[in-house]
Amino acid sequence: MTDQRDNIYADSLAEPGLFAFDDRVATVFPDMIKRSVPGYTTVVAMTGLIASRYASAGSTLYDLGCSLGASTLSMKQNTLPADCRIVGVDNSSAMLERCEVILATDSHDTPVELMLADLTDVVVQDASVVVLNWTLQFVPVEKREAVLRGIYEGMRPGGVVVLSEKVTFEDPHLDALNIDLHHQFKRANGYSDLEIANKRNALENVLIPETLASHKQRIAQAGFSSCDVWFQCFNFASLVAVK
Ligand SMILES: C[S@@+](CC[C@H](N)C(=O)[O-])C[C@H]1O[C@@H](n2cnc3c(N)ncnc32)[C@H](O)[C@@H]1O
Ligand SMILES: O=C(O)C(=O)C[C@]1(C(=O)O)C=C[C@@H](O)C=C1
Repeated sequence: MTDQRDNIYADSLAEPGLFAFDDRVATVFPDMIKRSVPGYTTVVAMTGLIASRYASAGSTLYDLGCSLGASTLSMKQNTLPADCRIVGVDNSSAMLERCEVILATDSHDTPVELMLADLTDVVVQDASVVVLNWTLQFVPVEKREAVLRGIYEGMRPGGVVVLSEKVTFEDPHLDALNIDLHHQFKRANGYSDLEIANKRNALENVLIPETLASHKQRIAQAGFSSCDVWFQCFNFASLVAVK
């Protein structure tokens, strides 16, 4: 099936800060995210690979901010030890309704439970893998430390967190360069300058990126023993952290 093309920002002037994961966005999401996030397909595929390395028998794998279940499916379709289950969490009902339909078409055995919830309210329990793929960036900055601490508390020793985020750079030249390269990537994927500007406006104060140094510091403070970047393309990076 071909993805429905994202032209949400093609002709309307977006109001600042009004981006939401509503029905309109959920409908075009696979096309939107692939054309907007450099490395999306690679990071999703490697999430399954990393999960299969760290998952332990009888444990739970969490996909926090699962949207349409791309990372959930990637984990489910990799080899996992006996008696694992996956919990996908999202606070958008538009996303979760579609996610359920997509997951129903997959025949791999690992059971998946979907939860319509704010991830800041979710108690992580007996986890070997916790994935936050482009989700923490939408959680208010002041709540992010408690989220990471809660995840740490609910994980088995030796478990892994995969954290993918849009990031900023301390060096103003590098920050401007990476924002520019990201916009060039979007242009190359068929977005117009108006669409790029409109989406940027809509994401203002909704998606709040931080530096890699801030993420690493928060992860270390939460107690994780090892953490580093395993993938980066322009201002999109993915980290692994091990308990
Ligand atoms: C960019 S999408 C994630 C993409 C997805 N992880 C993937 O791999 O395709 C961000 C998702 O996080 C969800 N989200 C944002 N804030 C959330 C929160 N506080 N609690 C739960 N889900 C949240 C949104 O509804 C959206 O579906
Ligand atoms: O389009 C952008 O500029 C983005 O920052 C990409 C991004 C993301 O990182 O989550 C923003 C919102 C949509 O969910 C899809 C992609």
